[in-house]
Parts: sequence; structure tokens; C-alpha cells
Amino acid sequence: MAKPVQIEVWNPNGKYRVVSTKPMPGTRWINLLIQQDCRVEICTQNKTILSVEDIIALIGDKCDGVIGQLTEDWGDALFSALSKAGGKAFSNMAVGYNNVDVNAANRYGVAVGNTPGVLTETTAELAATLSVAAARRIVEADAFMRGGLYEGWLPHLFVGNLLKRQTVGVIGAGRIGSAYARMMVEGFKMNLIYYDLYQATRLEKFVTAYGQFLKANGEQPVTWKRASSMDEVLREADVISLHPVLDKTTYHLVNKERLAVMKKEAILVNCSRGPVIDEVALVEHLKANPMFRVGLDVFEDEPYMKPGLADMKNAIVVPHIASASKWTREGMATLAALNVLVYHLYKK
Ligand SMILES: NC(=O)c1ccc[n+]([C@@H]2O[C@H](COP(=O)([O-])OP(=O)(O)OC[C@H]3O[C@@H](n4cnc5c(N)ncnc54)[C@H](O)[C@@H]3O)[C@@H](O)[C@H]2O)c1
Ligand SMILES: O=C(O)[C@H](O)CO
Repeated sequence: MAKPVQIEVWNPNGKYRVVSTKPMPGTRWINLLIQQDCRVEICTQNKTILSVEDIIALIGDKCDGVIGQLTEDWGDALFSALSKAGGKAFSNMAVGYNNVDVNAANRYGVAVGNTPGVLTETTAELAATLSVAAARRIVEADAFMRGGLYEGWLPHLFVGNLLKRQTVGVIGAGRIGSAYARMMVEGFKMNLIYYDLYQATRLEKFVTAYGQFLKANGEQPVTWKRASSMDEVLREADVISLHPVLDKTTYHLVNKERLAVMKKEAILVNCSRGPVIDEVALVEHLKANPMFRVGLDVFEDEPYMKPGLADMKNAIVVPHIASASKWTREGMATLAALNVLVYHLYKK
């Protein structure tokens, strides 16, 4: 039997019981649930990742809906427990739902929601930040300065890459990949090459129009190309950002062989999911190619890094913060609450 979990209760007399496995930013999401007659229970346990047993204890005997987190394993055991408690809706507070077994949810009659769109620009901005930080060696230079090593300007000190007129490669040109591509094309006048299973028509139109605008102003136009294979992007791009969903087709999409295809001084950014890159192979590649740089927001065995990664000066690592702006996180919480409410509102 799991230990009882600590909770904070809002609107104790609400008719429906909705559980959030974590406190989430803002109060709009709580108010929306209260307005629809929900008793809101928020788990305040001081434990970053809740186990399946913890969440089963939270769900209890009666629960109408749950808002959960991407760190939780939403599979058969949890959907079975939620269904037994009368629950009909679950929302991940994330757009990615690789932690959710949607087939299991279907088997138990639980509707599943996620939080797309509201985090698109915020996540793309972090990918752009990592790209620039890697190109200009910002983290290394910051450590150098704080370490008291700066003795004066030197022609070779922290020389990095100029992005202007280089090629940006995007793998997975969906919402976030396209937003990132637009930032890099418009912000740095980079040419675009992308690979996706589907054509990114709006992105192509944007780059074409921006190229025409530059030309009309006497500047060299930017260009775009839809690659017929992922390897084409890896071979041609100077900066490559990964934005696909994580599923069986994208697991270890970037492996030892594909790293070898990339330019020796390329920059690789990952703000999608850690397992899209074979991280062991990446560490070896970083060791063998000191001019190759990476910017990582996500890791294969989160919260851990593969041995050796933390020692690599050509790697920038941040703790899965790509969607972490106040506006976005409040928006994600609001969307998650609406997802859980939709089922009950339909019933009324
Ligand atoms: N680091 C973070 O904090 C953070 C934040 C938001 C999203 N994400 C991740 O980013 C992912 C993308 O989010 P989105 O809103 O852009 O989703 P999206 O569905 O709009 O885009 C995903 C794209 O990947 C493409 N794709 C799927 N399989 C592919 C393959 N094998 N090869 C190439 N492309 C493939 C799809 O066609 C689609 O265009 C999410 O699933 C999530 O895992 C991470
Ligand atoms: O999938 C997501 O939404 C991110 O990983 C967290 O914002």
C-alpha cells in the first residue's frame, strides 16, 4: 500500500473531483475548474517524479479527471485505476505524449488531451537560443570570465561561427520546427533545409516571401529546400535542430552513423525528446570532434546524463526548460484544465 500523498484542496464541496499531480503556474486553471463545480486536489508532495503507486493513491476511489506530467508513466495501471474511480478524462501538461499509452486509455474509455500550440514559440525560442549560444560559445566564454581567466582581447579568443548565410536544418517541421526555422531564417538570414514526413507548405511560403522581400531590398535572398532524406539535411546543414515527436520511428534517429554524416563543425540542437539522439554515440562524437557543438534541453535518461556528457565543453546542457516562460506554462495549465473539463461540459 502506497503512503498517503500530501494534497492541497480547492473548492472542497465541488461535485466533480479533479486531481493535478503537480502544482502548476497561475490560478486561471484552478478557477476554470472551480467554475465548473470541481473540487480540485493538487499533489504537493515534495517528490519530483511521482511513481505509479503514488498516483494510484492520489486517484483514490472517486476521481473524475486527472492532469498529469510528462515524467509520469500513464499506462495500463493508471488508466485502469482512473477508470475504476469513474474517471473519464486525462490531460498531460505537455504537447509531447510519449509517456502516455493512448491505446490503454482507449481500452479504459478515458479521453486523453495534451497542450499543443501555446508552447510553440517559447520552445522554438529556446532552440534558437541554444543554436546561437553554441555558435558563439557563450557558456564556455561565461565560465572563462567567471574563472578569472580573461587577460584582455585576443584575435583568437572564443572564435565561433557566423550564422548569416549558413544553412539551418530542421528535422520535424511541425509547429515548433517551423517556428524555429522562421526565427533562424528571418533573424539570421539563414537558408533552410528541412525533413519531415509531410510538406511544410506555410513554412515554404514564408521563406519564399522573405527571400523576395530581401531581393527587392537589394539583398541576397534566402532559400529553402525540402530534403528527400534526413541524411541530406545532416550532410548540408551547419545548424540542425530536432523537433519530431518521439515514437518508434524517431528513437535514436541521430545515431553514430548519422553523426558521422554531419559536418565536423556543425551544431546540433535537441529540444524534442532525449531518446531521439543516441546519447552514448553523441558523447563519443563530441570527444572525437571538438569543433562539433550541441545544445541539449532533453536527455535520453532524464533526469540523468550519459557518462562523460557533463565534461564536454562543446555541449550546452539545460534541464528541459524549453517551454518555461510564465505565459506559456500558465497557458499549458489552462489548456490541461480545459481538456479535463471538456468531457464533463459535454455531459451537461
Ligand atoms: N523540450 C521541451 O520542453 C519541449 C517543448 C515542447 C515540445 N517538445 C517536443 O517537441 C515535439 C514536437 O512538438 P510540435 O508541437 O512541434 O509537434 P508537431 O506534431 O506539430 O510536429 C512534429 C513533427 O514531427 C514530424 N515527424 C514525425 N515523425 C517524423 C520522422 N520520423 N521524421 C521526421 N519528422 C517526423 C511530424 O510530421 C510533425 O510535423 C513534441 O512531441 C515534444 O516531444 C519538447
Ligand atoms: O512536450 C512538452 O510539452 C515539453 O516537453 C514540456 O513543455
